Amino acid sequence: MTTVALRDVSLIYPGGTVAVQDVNLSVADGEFMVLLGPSGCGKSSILRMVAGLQRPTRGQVVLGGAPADDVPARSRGVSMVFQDFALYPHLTVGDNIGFPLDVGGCLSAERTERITEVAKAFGIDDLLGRRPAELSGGQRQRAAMARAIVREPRVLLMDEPLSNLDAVLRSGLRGEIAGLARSLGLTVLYVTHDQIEAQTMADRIAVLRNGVLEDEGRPDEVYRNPATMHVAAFVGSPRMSLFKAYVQVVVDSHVALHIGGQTVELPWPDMRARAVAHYDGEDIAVGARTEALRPAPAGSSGPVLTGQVRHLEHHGHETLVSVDVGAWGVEPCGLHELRTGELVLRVRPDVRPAHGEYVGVRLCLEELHFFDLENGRRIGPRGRRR
Ligand SMILES: Nc1ncnc2c1ncn2[C@@H]1O[C@H](COP(=O)(O)OP(=O)(O)OP(=O)(O)O)[C@@H](O)[C@H]1O
Repeated sequence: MTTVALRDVSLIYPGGTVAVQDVNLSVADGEFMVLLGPSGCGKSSILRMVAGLQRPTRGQVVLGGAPADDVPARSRGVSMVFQDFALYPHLTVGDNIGFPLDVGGCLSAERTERITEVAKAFGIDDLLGRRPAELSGGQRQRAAMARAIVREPRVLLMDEPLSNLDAVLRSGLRGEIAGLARSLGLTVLYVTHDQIEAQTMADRIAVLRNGVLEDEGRPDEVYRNPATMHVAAFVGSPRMSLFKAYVQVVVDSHVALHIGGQTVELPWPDMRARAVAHYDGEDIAVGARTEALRPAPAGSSGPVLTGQVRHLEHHGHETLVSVDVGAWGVEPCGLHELRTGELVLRVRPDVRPAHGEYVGVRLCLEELHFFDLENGRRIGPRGRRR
């Protein structure tokens, strides 16, 4: 096992597409790092550079503390698992798993022992005589992973390995892969656009957008304290509600946030009020996750917004209620499917507000997020690393 680092790495493809831009990233020995971001943000390009399949245009990939520029792909000790499994259809599962050992000239007894050992770890030791066409999707992916680790790679790279599987299988395999990687002490770089995979599997997440590393940290840190509004909108389900607020400083008293036709006051002693005050007379983006919102009688005093119920989503154990508070929604570019301008309130399943009904939503001020509308960056103290 080893460490992986990217130092000021950029990749510009012939034709001029900037796929990766000045990325600095370190993966510790035995760490499970997830690269998360929307399609086309440069995740696979990073994996290809670490694997040695692509040279960075600028910067350096460092493996185990040594620059890897001149180390060919086959000598890097890096294995890769793809979303389409990439098993050889004419070989049995056993021969597929053993293939990297054959290439490495492994002795026959050792080969058999090693194949059985990894197949057992993945629970497919009874399938070694079958061909890939005779396996389910989950079994194929297990076989592909067994093949990837049979030669005990220093680094395991996984490129959306679960995206071709159905939801039930995906959620089962998430825990299995992460657990196995940890028990084997593997250093892993795992690519996905699925934030639930990232949240549930990663030791640390690196969030990319347009080739730029926007945020990096433990899953709970990135969730609670996102560096930009793009990260805020991308991480978390249901998505953070983002809406515009006009800032007005009332000296020595509070900072007023005018949201649609309503006003919420940030008391002056609040450190974040001071940071938001720099935007006096301008619009900012306010972000609220469901946990920052509570139902309240419409028109209650305090930080309460009143709005109309637009949509109900029943999840069995809870209901998500979208409430239109008359504010402009903010849509971070690249997230076109984002629903905007509505707060998402979590209520008990037996609470059933009617469509069009006016309801009150109490805001927990400490849990609101504030972002600069121009550069998307968080406003106020971050309260964590960097
Ligand atoms: N061989 C190539 N030649 C030119 N441009 C490329 C090439 N491969 C990728 N790109 C471009 O580089 C950018 C990053 O692509 P990359 O595949 O790394 O993104 P990704 O985040 O892995 O996307 P996805 O999740 O869709 O696989 C995209 O704009 C893509 O179109």
